[in-house]
Amino acid sequence: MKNLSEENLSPKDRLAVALDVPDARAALELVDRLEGSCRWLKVGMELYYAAGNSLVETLRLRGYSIFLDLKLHDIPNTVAGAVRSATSAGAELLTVHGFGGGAMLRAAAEAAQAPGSPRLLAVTVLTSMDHTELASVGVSCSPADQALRLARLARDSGIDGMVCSAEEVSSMRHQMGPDAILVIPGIRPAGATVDDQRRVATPGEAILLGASMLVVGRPITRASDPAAAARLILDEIAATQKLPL
Ligand SMILES: O=C(O)c1cc(=O)[nH]c(=O)n1[C@@H]1O[C@H](COP(=O)(O)O)[C@@H](O)[C@H]1O
Repeated sequence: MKNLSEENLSPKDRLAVALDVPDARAALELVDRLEGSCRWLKVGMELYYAAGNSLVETLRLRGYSIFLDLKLHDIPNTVAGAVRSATSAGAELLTVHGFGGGAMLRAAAEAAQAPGSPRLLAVTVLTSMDHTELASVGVSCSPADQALRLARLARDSGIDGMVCSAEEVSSMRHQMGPDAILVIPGIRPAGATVDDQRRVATPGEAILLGASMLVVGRPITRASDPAAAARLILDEIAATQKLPL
């Protein structure tokens, strides 16, 4: 896998399309409609619980890189086992929850030392959470401060990268350094309607602020022409990083 922190990544290396659909058939139909416009596919809980490792393998055999977004969050022993099970799927990236704490993150990182393991990303504060929502679960600092705290914990526990929002990616980049893999969901093209995401940015803003990779779901998957929507985002990434597609 290429180093996602390298500055010479192509736009396709920096976009993961979230296949948030209910089953393998819907996923494969969507992949066909993407017409090869993207290289990274994110398989999250909705699809993985329905279709499992066999779909991940099918997508891999079609040449895609798989980002398995299972947001593991459990006791250390269980999470280490889940990392080992997920490894057999052949994904290149796998998410764990930063909120799981240092012991859990270290257990995940240790389990991911095995050959063929995915690189691990710690989800910090979900992009659907704003200050009020965070306070409702007992965290009184800002989403950005909490995201940075969890990112430091994850880095010190041996985790390869972080998922955060564009709102804190600039300070995250500053603190984590040029080699950290910083993955940003909550991406909305300018003028998009408001939905369940709270901490959002356009593709260009997120890249400019220091994102390694963007995760985009509905703006692509629910577009009337998903391939065209993906290409528009790739163009915006390319224009921002001034590299040819
Ligand atoms: O881990 C993630 O990928 C993730 C973390 C986060 O904080 N926010 C977030 O939206 N995501 C995922 O990113 C995708 C965003 O999808 P859209 O909101 O449809 O673009 C979904 O698959 C979410 O599960």
